[in-house]
Amino acid sequence: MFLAVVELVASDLEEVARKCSLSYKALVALRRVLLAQFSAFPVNGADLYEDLKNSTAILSTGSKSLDKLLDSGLYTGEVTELTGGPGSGKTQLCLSIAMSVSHGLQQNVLYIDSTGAFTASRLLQLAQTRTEDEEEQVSALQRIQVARVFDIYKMLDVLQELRCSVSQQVMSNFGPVKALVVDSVSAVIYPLLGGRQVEGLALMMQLARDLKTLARELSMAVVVTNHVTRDGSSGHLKPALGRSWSFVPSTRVLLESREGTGGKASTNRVASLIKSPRQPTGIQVELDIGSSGELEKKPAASGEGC
Ligand SMILES: Nc1ncnc2c1ncn2[C@@H]1O[C@H](COP(=O)(O)OP(=O)(O)OP(=O)(O)O)[C@@H](O)[C@H]1O
Repeated sequence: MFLAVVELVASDLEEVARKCSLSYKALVALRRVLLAQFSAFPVNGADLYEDLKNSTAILSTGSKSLDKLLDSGLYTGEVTELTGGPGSGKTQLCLSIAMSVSHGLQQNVLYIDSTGAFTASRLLQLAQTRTEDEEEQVSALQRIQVARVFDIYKMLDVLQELRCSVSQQVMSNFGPVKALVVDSVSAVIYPLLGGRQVEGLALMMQLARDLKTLARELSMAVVVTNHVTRDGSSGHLKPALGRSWSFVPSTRVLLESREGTGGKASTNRVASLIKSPRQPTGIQVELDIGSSGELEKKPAASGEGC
């Protein structure tokens, strides 16, 4: 006689005991264990909110205007996407964020570079703009671990390793990671979306799951970069990778060079909030992705809300 958990819990135990020649007492004990293991326990909203408050940290990006756009900074437990065309400053922003978390907040960063755009010399330059103390610069650089990957399989391996090392509490000399930067996700997903679409989509969703799980379970802020495509009907720039991916980041920021901010050669950029769980979309701020690394610039240039 085979019974599902639900059937066993709902059945008449005296009858089951008779039919299966089992002790009634043992069945009652078994039902108690099953109820304890499989029942849903109601949790009230206030407790949930308290848990969320205790487990969420907001990491400054190092830029007051970008922090303002993101409602104070990068939220742990969430995936934030920086999107923009070639040269829009995604990599520069990723490097500055990594340095801000490492030097400003003294937290560890895992930086996954899939485009080859990561340069240690630029990172050092960013450290030097923050402090003249060489020891501090070295410590800041040491807190940023870099993994170079050139396909999605290697990227998934690195994420898996990160998860395992945390669950086994083995981080070698490297402590817990507070921010994970992936520059870029589209670089490893695009090559898969040609011929065998189904496999490509499956891998993309696997990457999406891994990033979201890492963010939530390990309470880290995940920052990813994505390219843009032009919307067929409106002609506006929109993040690449389509609708399925659009649900992965909770926050999306579009980076653009604008006329009047000096064009691509200038280091001035406009960052627009195009998705957010907290702020109205459409807010824009100006950023300087240039030399200082502080990314500082004057606040919002244009219309808020949508
Ligand atoms: N060392 C540097 N110091 C200051 N600004 C730099 C430096 N390197 C690049 N930049 C600025 O950043 C711009 C390129 O930005 P970045 O490489 O971050 O773009 P991206 O959005 O990552 O581009 P892609 O999608 O092609 O990788 C350059 O046009 C330049 O203005």
